[in-house]
Amino acid sequence: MSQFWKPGTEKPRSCLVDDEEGGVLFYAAPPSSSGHGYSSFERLRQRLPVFKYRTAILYLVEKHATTIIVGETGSGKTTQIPQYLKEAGWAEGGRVIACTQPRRLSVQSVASRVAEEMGVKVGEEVGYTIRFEDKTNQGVTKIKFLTDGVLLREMMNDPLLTKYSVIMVDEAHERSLSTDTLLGLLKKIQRRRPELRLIISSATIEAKSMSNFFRTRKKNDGQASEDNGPNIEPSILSVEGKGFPVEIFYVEEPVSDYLRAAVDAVLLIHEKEPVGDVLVFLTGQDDIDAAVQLLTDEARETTRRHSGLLVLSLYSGLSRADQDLIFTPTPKGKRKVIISTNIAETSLTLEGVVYVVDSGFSKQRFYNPISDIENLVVAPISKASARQRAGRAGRVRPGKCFRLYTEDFFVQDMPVEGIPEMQRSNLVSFVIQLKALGIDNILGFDWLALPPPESMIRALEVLYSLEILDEDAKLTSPTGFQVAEIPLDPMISKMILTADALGCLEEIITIAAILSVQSIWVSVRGTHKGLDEVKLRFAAAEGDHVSFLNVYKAFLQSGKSSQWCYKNYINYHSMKKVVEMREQLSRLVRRLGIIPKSCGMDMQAVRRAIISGFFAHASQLEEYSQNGMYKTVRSSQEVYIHPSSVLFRVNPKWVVYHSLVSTDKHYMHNVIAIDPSWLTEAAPHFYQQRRPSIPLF
Ligand SMILES: Nc1ncnc2c1ncn2[C@@H]1O[C@H](COP(=O)(O)OP(=O)(O)OP(=O)(O)O)[C@@H](O)[C@H]1O
Repeated sequence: MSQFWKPGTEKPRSCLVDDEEGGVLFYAAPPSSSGHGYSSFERLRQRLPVFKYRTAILYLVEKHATTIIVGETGSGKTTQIPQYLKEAGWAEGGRVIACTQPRRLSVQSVASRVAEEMGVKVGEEVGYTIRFEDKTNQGVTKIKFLTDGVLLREMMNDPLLTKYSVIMVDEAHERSLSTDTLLGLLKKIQRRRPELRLIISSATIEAKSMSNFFRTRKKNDGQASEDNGPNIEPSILSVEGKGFPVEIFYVEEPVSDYLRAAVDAVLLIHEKEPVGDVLVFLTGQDDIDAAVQLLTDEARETTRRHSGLLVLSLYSGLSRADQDLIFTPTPKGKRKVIISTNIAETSLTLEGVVYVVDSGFSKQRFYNPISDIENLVVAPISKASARQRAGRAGRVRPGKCFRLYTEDFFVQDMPVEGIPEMQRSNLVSFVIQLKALGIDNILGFDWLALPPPESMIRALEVLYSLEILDEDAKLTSPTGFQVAEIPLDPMISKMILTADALGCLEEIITIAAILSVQSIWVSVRGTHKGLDEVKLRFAAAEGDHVSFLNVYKAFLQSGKSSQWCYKNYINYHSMKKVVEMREQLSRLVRRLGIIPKSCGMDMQAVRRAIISGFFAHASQLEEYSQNGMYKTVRSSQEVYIHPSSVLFRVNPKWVVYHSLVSTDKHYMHNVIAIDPSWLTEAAPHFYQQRRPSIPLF
C-alpha cells in the first residue's frame, strides 16, 4: 500500500518518506507556533499559556456562577486552574476544589502531576477518587481529581455536593453519559447553592451552546438568591496560545487497512525520525493485540527496521500495573510505541511522546432500544477527537501527528463533535442513578441532550422486571437501594445480591470480573484450531460462565503463570485484570456487609444466580431449526449462539445470554444452558404477568 503527497502541491517542509516499496508517505499541513521548556516547576508553570489568564480566570470565577474555559490542548487548564483556585483561597475552611475527568487513567495521572508540582504526596493535599479507589484524606485534601461517574455517586450521600466550593468539569466536549448527567444535575444544584462555582473546560468545546444551556432555566428550577449571589450569566474565556508546535500530516489517499497503515507508519517513524516515543490510536483490544503482533513479527523478519522498539498496549481491560508501564521512562537508545484506544485521548501527558499516529477510528457504543442490542461499532471519530489525539504530542517538546486519513476527509466529512453518549446508550444505569437521587421526571429534566424516550422506556422496563423499581417507578427496598449502591451494571449487581443468598458469591464475583474484561482469550484473527482445542479443555456442559470458572481455577493452580496463559491461548493481561477486579468486588461486597461464600461444585446455584440478573435474556431454540436459530423470550427476536461460545453447535433448548452483538446475524455472547422452570422461579412477575403466552414449561 502506498500513498503520496499531492503532485503539484508545495513540497512539505518535513515529511516521512519511505523509499522502499509498500510504505506510507505523508505531506504536511501548515505549522503552528512554538515554545520552549524550562527546568523548575515554577518556571514551567509560568510558561504555560493559561498563566497569562490567571487573574482573569479568578475574577470570572468570583463573579460568575459558571465559567466556560476553552484553550488549546496542553495550555495548562487541567493542571493549573485547580492550583490557581487553591492559591486564591477557594479551598479554605475545609472546602474542596473538584476537577472531573471522563476516564480513570487521566484522573490518576493529572493528580500525580499536580501533587508533584505542589511538592506534596498524592492522597494528601492533592488526591483522587476513581471507582474502587479513594486516595484522599478528609480534612487534608484540597484539590481532588475524580471521574465524573464518581462525583455522581457522591451525590447519593450528599445531593448538593456541599463540600465542594468549585467543580471543574474538564473535557466536557466528550459528552459522555456521566458528563452530561453531571452537567444537568450541577445546573440544578447551582439554584440551591449560589455559592458553588462551576468551570466547564475543554480544548474543543462548543462554548456558545454550553453557555446557552447554563443561561436558560426551566420554570420549575427554583430561584437562587441572585441579588447577592454571582452573575448567573455564564462567562466564556478563550485561552490563546499553545505549548509546542505539532505538525499535522495526512495521507494522500484513503487507506484501506488502518491497522496495517498504522504499523507501517510506526516503522517509518522509527526509521526516519529522530528519537521520541510514538503514541498510536487504534480502536480496541483486538486491534491493538493484532498491531502488537504485526510489529513483533516484523521484528523477527527485519531486525534492522525494528531494533530498539518497545511496544506497549493500552486499553481499559489491562491491569493497573500494565497500564502504568506507559509512564515509565524510555531506556536510552530505545523508542517506546504505545498502542492505545481512546483512553489516552484526553488530558494525558506522556513525557516521551513526540509522534502521534491517528487511525481516525474509535469503538463507539450504539444502542438500539427496539432490539435492545448495544453494539460497539468501529466508527470515524470527530474533529474534536482528532484534535485531542494530536494534542498528545507537543506537550513537552515539538511533535508530529500522522493522520491515517486524508485532509479532505478531516475537513469535509468528520463531524465537529461526536453524538452525545446519552443519545446512543443503554440507559439502565443512568435511570437507576437518577432514581437514587430522587429524580422522578427524568424526561422532563433539563438535559444538554434529551435521552431518547424509547431508551428510557426500555430502561424502566428492565429495572421494573428486576424488581429494582416498583410500579410507581420508585426504588424498591431493600433490593433497589442495595443495587443503586453498587457501581456496576444493575443486572450484575442483582446477580451478586442473589448469589449471596444462594451461597455462591465467590464464584459469581469471578464471573462478574471476567465478564467485565473484553475477552480472556488471546484474540486471533480468523479461526484458530489451537484456541478451539484449548477451549474444549476448559469447556463445561453448563456453558461459558462455568467454563470461565474452570479457567480461573486453573490459572490460580498455575501460580498465575504467564507461561501457562501463553500455552493455553489465554490473555495474561486480561487475567491480571480479572484478579484485580475480583479483589475490588470482594472489598465492595464486604463493605456492604456481605461475606462471600463458595458453593463448591454446585453449579446449579451459580446458574440460578446468573438467571436472577439475566432472566430477561432468555432464548429458546426453535423446534425445527436446522441452523441453531433461537428466539428471545422477550421479543421473539431471531438470535444465534456466537461461535466463540462453548455451547456453539451444542444448542441446548433453553439458554440465557450475557449480551447480544450483531454482525451478519444477532449473536448471543457468553451463554449458559438453563432449565426453563428456573426462569419462572427467579422472575414470576416477568414471566407470568408479562408473558402469559410463555408455556408453563
Ligand atoms: N506528567 C507530566 N510530565 C511533564 N509535563 C507535564 C505533565 N503533565 C503536564 N505537563 C505539562 O503541563 C502542560 C499542561 O498540561 P495540562 O494537562 O494542564 O493541559 P490542558 O490544557 O489541560 O490539556 P488537555 O486539554 O490536553 O487536557 C503540558 O502541556 C505539559 O507541558
